[in-house]
Amino acid sequence: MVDLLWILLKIILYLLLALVVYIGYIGFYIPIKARRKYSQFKNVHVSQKFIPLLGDAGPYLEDTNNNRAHYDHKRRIEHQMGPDIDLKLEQLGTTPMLLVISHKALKELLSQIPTKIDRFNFDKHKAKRSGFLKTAAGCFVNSPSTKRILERRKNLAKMLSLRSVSKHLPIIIKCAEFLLSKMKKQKEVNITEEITLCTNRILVSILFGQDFDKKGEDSYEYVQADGTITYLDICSYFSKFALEMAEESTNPLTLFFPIMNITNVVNPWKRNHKNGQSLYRAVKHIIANSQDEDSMWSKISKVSDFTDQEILPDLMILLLAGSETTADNFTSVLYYLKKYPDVKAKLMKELEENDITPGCNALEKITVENIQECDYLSNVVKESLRIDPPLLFSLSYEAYADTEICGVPIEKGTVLLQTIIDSNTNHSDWLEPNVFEPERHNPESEFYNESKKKEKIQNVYSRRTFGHGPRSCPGMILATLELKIFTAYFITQMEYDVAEEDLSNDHIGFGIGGKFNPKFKIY
Ligand code: HEM
Repeated sequence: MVDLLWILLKIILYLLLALVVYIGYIGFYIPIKARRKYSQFKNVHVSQKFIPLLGDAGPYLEDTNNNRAHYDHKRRIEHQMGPDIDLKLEQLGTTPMLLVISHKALKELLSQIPTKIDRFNFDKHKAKRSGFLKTAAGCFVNSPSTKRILERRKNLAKMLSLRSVSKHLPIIIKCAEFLLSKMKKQKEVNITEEITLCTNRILVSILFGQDFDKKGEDSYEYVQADGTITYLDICSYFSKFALEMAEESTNPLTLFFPIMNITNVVNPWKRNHKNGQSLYRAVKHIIANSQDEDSMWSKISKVSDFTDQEILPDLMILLLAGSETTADNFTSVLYYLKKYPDVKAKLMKELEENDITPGCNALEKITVENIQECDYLSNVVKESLRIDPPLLFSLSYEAYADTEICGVPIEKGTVLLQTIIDSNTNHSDWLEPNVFEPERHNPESEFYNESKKKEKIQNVYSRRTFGHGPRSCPGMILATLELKIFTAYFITQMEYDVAEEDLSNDHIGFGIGGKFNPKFKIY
């Protein structure tokens, strides 16, 4: 008995020792080695705020604790890097990442896709596959650009072109009407949550069939955090699940012990895994019962030679990638229009000139043609996407061979990301980057000319909200159209108030991973 206890104690001691060695390795050795390596290069920014174990998470946590958007430090001038910086080393979790900062570095990165640099192989490195990417295992997003992966991507991108998505305009308006009638009955509206339900509804209709909930009573089993089971309709299911997966992927244990992503033996990983499987069953049930021949599922499975094991995760990832991103940004649009009444007034005037008047019959009056006529509307949407992008970085890229960017050697296996927020709000390309000013996108405006005079000249690489290159966001056209239609619809069909504490906070932001959960009053 004593022997057995002694053996057990030894095993525990060895395990503890292994844990200490592992933490020392990932929390100290790896980051310090990377920092020493890249500090030699003048054009690589290596943050001075690094803390062993926490990596570069400190400024994000400091912002969150001070009631600012989690990325607010990147917008502040004291954190801006000089014009000579091409790359930035940042570590959030176990892997040091090189952020591609300058236009030159971005161009060099893009020129090497897919020969030397390509999408990180998440399906191979399963432990690094968290959140949505884990749920949609086997989807095209998780793999580098092989011929087959590019064919699958191209096929989907075709269905997300302007011509194709314009046909879905009535779906978008009907879903917006459904949401508005629901919100008007509520005293206080959790706006991002409600819009996410709406963007989910749009995507489920487009992807799997408009008749997905014919009787309005289909519900699916969902395991909640306390272990109890609840039954949710498919849109609520997706919203809740997506939120929990986003939390799971930023959970410090996921970041430091990526093995959690594959074992799924303890909660919340175990529960999320189970709910993920139920989600697939729910979607298969919808597909089996849909008569909608125009759904993306129907079209792809009829005309292409892709297998169901390819199509289903590919559509699943569209749903997961396209709901919260669009909803977060529409929260920004509504927020900024309330904060700047003169912008809203100018927008209302433009909409009225295009026959979209308060209380009008939206299905009749909001058309793709007259939406395209509204330049100021387009600039309002562009500006909210610039100043408050839903994602701070692109998805991960990997160097598949030794290479270099802007003279900096990049070893095979290095993880690279296109930075978004650093570029969208930098002081070299943008005049007053933290001011919400739609006119900065209008080449005929005074603000644009003023920017030009001060040599703040934006170009396509200054705007990175949807990424760049062959693996940039294929949902950009749909998302932008949704945002324009939502804006035109909601501001002409409702009045709303935003809590004063949120309105007066000049450091707010609604991107994914943020803490703000604004409450609106709708009437
Ligand atoms: C405002 C809304 C949206 C924003 C800001 C956004 C932004 C992004 C960004 C930054 C990326 C990473 C690009 C890269 O790694 O280079 C991305 C990828 C992606 N997005 Fe979006 N997105 C939005 C909406 C959507 C929608 C509506 C869909 C689908 C219907 C979608 C589907 C995808 C997919 C599938 C990828 C991965 C592409 C690939 O790996 O080839 N997104 N998005």
